[in-house]
Amino acid sequence: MLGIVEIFIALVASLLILQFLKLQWMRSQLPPGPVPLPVIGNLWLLDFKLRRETLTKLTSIYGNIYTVWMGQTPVVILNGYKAVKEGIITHSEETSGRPLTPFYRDMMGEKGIFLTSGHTWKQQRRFGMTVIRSLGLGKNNLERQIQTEAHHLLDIFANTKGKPFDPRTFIVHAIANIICAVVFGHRFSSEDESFSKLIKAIYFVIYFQATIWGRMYDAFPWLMHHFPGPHQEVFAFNDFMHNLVMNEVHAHEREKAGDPQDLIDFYLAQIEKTKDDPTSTFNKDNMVQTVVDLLLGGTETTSTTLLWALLYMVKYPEIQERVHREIEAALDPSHLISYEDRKKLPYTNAVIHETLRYSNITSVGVPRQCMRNTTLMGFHIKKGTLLLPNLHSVVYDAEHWETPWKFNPNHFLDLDGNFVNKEAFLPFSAGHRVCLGEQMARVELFIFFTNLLRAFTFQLPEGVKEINMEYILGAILQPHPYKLRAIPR
Ligand code: HEM
Repeated sequence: MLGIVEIFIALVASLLILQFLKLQWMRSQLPPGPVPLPVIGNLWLLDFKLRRETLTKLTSIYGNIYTVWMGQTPVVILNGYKAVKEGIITHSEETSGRPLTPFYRDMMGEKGIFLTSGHTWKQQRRFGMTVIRSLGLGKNNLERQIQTEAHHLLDIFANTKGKPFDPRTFIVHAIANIICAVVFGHRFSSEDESFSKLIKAIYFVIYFQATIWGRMYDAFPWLMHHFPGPHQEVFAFNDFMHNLVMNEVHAHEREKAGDPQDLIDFYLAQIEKTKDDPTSTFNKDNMVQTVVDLLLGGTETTSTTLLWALLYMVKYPEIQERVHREIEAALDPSHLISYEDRKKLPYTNAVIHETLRYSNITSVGVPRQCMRNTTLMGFHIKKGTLLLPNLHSVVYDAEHWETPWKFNPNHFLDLDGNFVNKEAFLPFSAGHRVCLGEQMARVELFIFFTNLLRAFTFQLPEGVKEINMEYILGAILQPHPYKLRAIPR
């Protein structure tokens, strides 16, 4: 007679075998890839993360489209410019969905722009884009706001008097204030406590999911939701952010202005305008989440790219020197730098593009979900399948970049030194779901970088010879903290 333990073991073994067979059958319907194991899929092989290095290795084995299993969930990975283009540009509509992980579902829900799909996403995104575009015009000029913040930053850097300092906090505050002006209609002083807490909240919410706790939450959501741990602190930061936005909304409602001046003004007017439309998704929940999405999307991204840019300048002084010479020759010292000036500064513009390519802060990019059955690279992909257009594999695609693993501004210059656009330049992704803040980020990066390089020579602190150029892995690839000296020119 079998004992209870033997029966239990036999039961578990049969379940595992059944699951293994089921996975083999499911695999046959998907692009090839490493064999998934019951429960853990390929997590073991992937070291529990979608690292760019691991995906490159798998590409050399399985080609430019393959499947990996994040536990029980298959994710189809597209690699290289050709496959990514077919996925997100040629089949833009079919691949425009966004999967909602348990962590984000419990924290924010399916609201706003970043985490929605279908009708809600289309309405919220279109509206957000229209508002950002219209804020660029007229007296509430977005470019003027960016110039003002850049000048504040110049003053702060000048006050360091050539002594070594960590530029991170100053840069993050300046960039955060631009998006605050867009959504709230005002900037914050650096001493403002709620501003400091907002910056901290943005940081925690962005970087948490890539931590072991974030991945544990996605694997065991019910359990984690009811247990203490750092994830509860992130939920509290998220609540703080939502409350801060809600307070701003109340203030806007009390002080109703004439013409709309910022995103909240525009959104409140839109809720009123569409209140009798049954297809409208304009309501306070989506408004608050849209504002939060813009704060999250518009702060760490641009500021981290700028931090990489300064790091490259101290690492490659000969490139910095060439940027200085170009700016000096093309711009008067008192000239107010505008985005239009990039046409006079092809080399500087190429350095900024190369920074975006080489630092590629979103690494392998952001997952998508198929909204309809489709065919990609000859494989039938079912509605609901998760996709990862691997952006790293595009901006480092050896077929499109002469020296992908070298910081080389010549990637964006022709033989006569003219600036050239590159089709495989996709750090902002592409297609219907391309980064909503791309234009804003481009203007910010150009105006900040050019102002800083006109005013200062950046150097390592005395005695420091080595710089750590490795990234810190997270939802955004950050440089290790560093100090530099800003020597006035
Ligand atoms: C260097 C700066 C930036 C980089 C490299 C960057 C990159 C990206 C990438 C790769 C995506 C994912 C697109 C996809 O799903 O394929 C994205 C989405 C997004 N970004 Fe950015 N971004 C930057 C700056 C900004 C700024 C300044 C804002 C805010 C104004 C912003 C707001 C957003 C939003 C709201 C989305 C979600 C779009 C959607 O799901 O439809 N980003 N960004």
